[in-house]
Amino acid sequence: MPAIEGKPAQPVANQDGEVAFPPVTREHILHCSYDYWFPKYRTSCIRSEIIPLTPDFVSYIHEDGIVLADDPSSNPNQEEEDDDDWEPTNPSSDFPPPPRDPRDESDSDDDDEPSAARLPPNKRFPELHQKIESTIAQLGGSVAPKLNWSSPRDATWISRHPNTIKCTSANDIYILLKSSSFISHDLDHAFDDCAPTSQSPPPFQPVLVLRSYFNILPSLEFRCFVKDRNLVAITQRDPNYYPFLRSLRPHITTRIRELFTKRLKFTFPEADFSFDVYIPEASYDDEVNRLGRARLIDINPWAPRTDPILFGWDELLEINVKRPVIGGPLSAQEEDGSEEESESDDEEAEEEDQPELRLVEKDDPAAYNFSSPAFSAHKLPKDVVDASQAGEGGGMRELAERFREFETGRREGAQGQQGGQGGQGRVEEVTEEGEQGGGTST
Ligand SMILES: Nc1ncnc2c1ncn2[C@@H]1O[C@H](COP(=O)(O)OP(=O)(O)OP(=O)(O)O)[C@@H](O)[C@H]1O
Repeated sequence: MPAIEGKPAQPVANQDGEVAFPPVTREHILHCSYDYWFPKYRTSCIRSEIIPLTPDFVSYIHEDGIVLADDPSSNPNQEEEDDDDWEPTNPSSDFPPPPRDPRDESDSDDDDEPSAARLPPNKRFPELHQKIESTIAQLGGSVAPKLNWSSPRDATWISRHPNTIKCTSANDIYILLKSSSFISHDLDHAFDDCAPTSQSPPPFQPVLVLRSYFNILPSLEFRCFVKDRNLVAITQRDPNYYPFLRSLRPHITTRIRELFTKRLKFTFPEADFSFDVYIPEASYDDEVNRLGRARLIDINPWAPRTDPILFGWDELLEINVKRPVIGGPLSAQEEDGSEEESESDDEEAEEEDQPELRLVEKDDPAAYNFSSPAFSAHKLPKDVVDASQAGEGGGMRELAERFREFETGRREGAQGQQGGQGGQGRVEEVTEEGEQGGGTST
């Protein structure tokens, strides 16, 4: 095992003697950005492409109103896909810009020109728009988008692919990104609450991450916590009760520990962090390895902004690590995450990492509460609220209808999944692409 230098930040007691968070650094937040860690760990990830975003695109995301691409390639099979669902066939008429203030009228030469803000994306940032379209095709035709840290999970109600972040066109992505408060947070508030730094950390480059989309089973998503380079806690991510998970307990821990020990333990810069995984099924008749290799979905900061789900941050901060591993990232080979661990490293990890795995239990009060759906506070984007106040009746009626469908579908979906998977322990395989990892575009 290579020498490790430095010491991880330790929690400090506040004035009342309670355990408090160590200061969160801007560097740590940047290390949790997808474009930082994906190239190091790509063979353990879902196949992804990273597209740097231009200032034009960021302004577009920030602006009120939703103007979508109007080129034929952005709206393929529109008639076939339309069915009875809402779709912004003429986006500018669904979300027209607010009426102009007559005081702004002038004789300026610009009057006949559409302002940049009203140009559709295919004309406003054509290269980026084309890049997004071609990357979707390259990743198999459907993708799960996110920015550096967050996905637009709070905006799935408005998607053409209900209750999912699935996108099959650049326009699908634009609608989700513009409707999501989580995305705005990534762009405007990612470094809030960070400790001041004396050095100058690398600047923040906003990126669009496109991951090959597959039918993920929420029951097999887990969030893991690492303290002093020890895997200390694992929690189910989805707050539903899944009876079959009980018998998979040892398999879940083994698969996560494997990923952690071989890839993350000594290569992630900070000693304290959190990561999310998805564990697909191995095969139907493999009794020994009932679950496949864990895939890394995300890396999250060791900070209050990361939801500890079935744990409390007070509990996590107070866990005493038996054998803290002191230090930071290591040699050049380890830096790229490619170095295989030796057998003795594995044995040592067995000894050290005995994380507590928390699952939702039957009648657990932490289980999903149907009366307070996730992200209810985020479901109406500001654009929509503004449009409704401006009296955009037709589009709003369709949106309201879509919202009702979403609510009904979500309840039925969650209930179906609870009943359907119980006892079977069957999981879907991740795509072949996921096995092979992916690339980063520049
Ligand atoms: N490739 C994919 N295909 C299908 N669904 C996916 C894919 N990647 C992620 N998801 C789904 O999207 C969810 C959110 O993804 P991710 O964890 O990257 O977003 P996030 O915004 O960082 O979440 P959080 O705020 O909880 O950390 C995942 O829990 C998973 O259900």
